[in-house]
Amino acid sequence: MDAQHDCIVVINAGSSSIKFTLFAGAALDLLVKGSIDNLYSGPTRFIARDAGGATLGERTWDDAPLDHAAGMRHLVDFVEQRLDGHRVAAVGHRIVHGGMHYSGPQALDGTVLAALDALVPLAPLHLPHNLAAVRAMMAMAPGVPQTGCFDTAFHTAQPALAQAFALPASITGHGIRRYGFHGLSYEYIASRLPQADARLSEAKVVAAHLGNGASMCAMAAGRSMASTMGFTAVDGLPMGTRCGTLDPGVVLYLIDELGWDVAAVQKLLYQQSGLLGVSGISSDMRVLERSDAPAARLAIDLLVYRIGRELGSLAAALGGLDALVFSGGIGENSVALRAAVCRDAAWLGVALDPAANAANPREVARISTPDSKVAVWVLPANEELMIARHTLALLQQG
Ligand SMILES: Nc1ncnc2c1ncn2[C@@H]1O[C@H](COP(=O)(O)OP(=O)(O)O)[C@@H](O)[C@H]1O
Ligand SMILES: CC(=O)OP(=O)(O)O
Ligand SMILES: [Mg+2]
Repeated sequence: MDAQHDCIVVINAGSSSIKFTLFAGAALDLLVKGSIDNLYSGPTRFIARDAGGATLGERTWDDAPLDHAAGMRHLVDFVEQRLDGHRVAAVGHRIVHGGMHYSGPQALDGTVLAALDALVPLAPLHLPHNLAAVRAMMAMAPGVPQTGCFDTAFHTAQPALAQAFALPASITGHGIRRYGFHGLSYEYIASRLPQADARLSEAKVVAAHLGNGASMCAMAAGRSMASTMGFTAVDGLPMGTRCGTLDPGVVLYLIDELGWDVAAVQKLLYQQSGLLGVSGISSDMRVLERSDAPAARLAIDLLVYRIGRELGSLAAALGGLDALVFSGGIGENSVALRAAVCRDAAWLGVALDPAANAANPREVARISTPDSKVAVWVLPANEELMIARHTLALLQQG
């Protein structure tokens, strides 16, 4: 990697947004960071900034929202124009599911892509977009190495018990087990937290990645011990449009008694539930927080309640709790949600500092009182840096 001329492009294609970052040289200095968000829901917005925060490009589509394919086209055009003499040394991608076989950063080629195509049913909201992004970048930069970094990888370190379903071995033998997701975000949190407070390197930590997709992860000394997400990213917390944990009997009832087909059930669980389904208004936390409709309140209350229940469960998996971390679009920005979660977690020894919370820090910051038994932190997600680190390491291995 030539510090002056080489860069790594990272693409993080989420369920409602595509985030991208350009990193320069082996020091991974930030060059350009941007996103296209509100895909599908609209108004779709594109923004790109340089390392100093100056805006390099901005656009809003007011008439019709973009889908992932149109978003990628806009992004690829923008990146091509902004390379500014830099050579793309590699492209790193977030790939949501690695299935049974991919548990570490992986050089991507046609064979691997074909194997990942087969995993689409395990992450229908993400994998098609992840893989489309890989193919789009391969077309833009043929011959440039592409690396896949899996959301499931960090969780492969979990104890076997945490990964198990209470199902017969003939079923679990097919790879039907708990995987866990948002692993790149948690891996970054595990690396960043001890830099903020060295006492946390050995700590029992529950991190909440609350974005459009939302999950929580119990970590002991930086290792994943349990996660709210399971076989798929529909498990656990209620999310923007996903229902989270659901009695499987509901699915059987919908199919057997109400005559629903599988496609309709899938749409319900992944796209019509969660904040959107309960509120009947929006999947966007900002919209719900501004609304005075009782159903919007209910959707937020249900999210807070479920976070509280999962927090207790994950603290039990750890046998204690030293720190609670908020990350992701909601975790980093919603003062009210953090306050409500911390209020409900007082029994665990959580004492929020209301002023520190209201300051809504942009950087990693502690928001609990100095004598809180559990330290509460806000830590902005940076899946992109984690992907760049893995991609660089793979590149340097040759
Ligand atoms: N200022 C804010 N207050 C409350 N919620 C916010 C704020 N900014 C963003 N969010 C919420 O963050 C969520 C998107 O999170 P993000 O991590 O960007 O999504 P993705 O999972 O697509 O990467 C949305 O629900 C959005 O409403
Ligand atoms: C795994 C997952 O839910 O991802 P996202 O938050 O990008 O939807
Ligand atoms: Mg996300």
